[in-house]
Amino acid sequence: MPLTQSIYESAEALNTEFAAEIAGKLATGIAERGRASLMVSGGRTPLPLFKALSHADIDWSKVDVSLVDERWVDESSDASNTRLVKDNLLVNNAAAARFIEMKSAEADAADAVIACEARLAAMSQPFDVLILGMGEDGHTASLFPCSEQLAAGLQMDSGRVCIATQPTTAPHQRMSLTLPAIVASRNIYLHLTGDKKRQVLEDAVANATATEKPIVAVINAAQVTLKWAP
Ligand SMILES: O=C(O)[C@H](O)[C@@H](O)[C@H](O)[C@H](O)COP(=O)(O)O
Repeated sequence: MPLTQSIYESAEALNTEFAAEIAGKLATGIAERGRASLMVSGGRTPLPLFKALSHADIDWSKVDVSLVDERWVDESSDASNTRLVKDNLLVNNAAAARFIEMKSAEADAADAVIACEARLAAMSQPFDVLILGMGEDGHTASLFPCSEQLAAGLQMDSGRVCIATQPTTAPHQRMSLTLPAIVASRNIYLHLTGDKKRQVLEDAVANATATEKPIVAVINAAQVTLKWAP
């Protein structure tokens, strides 16, 4: 599928306009279905977007928020995406949103997949807005090229929404949405900043397979909008 590209002169312009676009999609979901669902990624890139989005003037009480992926660590950990979202997005107006936990008490994420899928099933699906990041290895969500679980995570007929993955090039076991769950979303965004990641993406789209660069699997299977700034 062709990648729709929105290129901005600055990260500030990107985050301001992107937050407004997300708010509009969520308001549409609320108007059409009574509630809207927002799935966000962790990492550093989304932080200024979360701040801008937290001020959006929509009925956040009718928005369910959860994660595209989660490191399998306690919320008290600096590596917790749950903590990142609660501290940076679910504040200001967005504090009224309902957060659906991806993390649970099981020591092994593999033992928590079914219960995680059941929690996410309470959200409006297909997800109204899903925001992906990308690592320089081409991973997205926690679908890592290095992990043994990649093939299962990319299997379009798996019937699975979540999968536990164990990357070898990044810390922590993770819970991740699967490729079928990601590409079923109504509005899929890839949020990147910097020249290096744009080069990684262009090289991946031009030369890599889906297993070499999992972001290619998403772009091949769905309409994705790239939001990029220097
Ligand atoms: O849990 C995570 O780490 C993310 O979901 C992951 O997929 C992230 O989007 C990329 O690693 C990019 O992270 P940065 O934005 O920090 O570069």
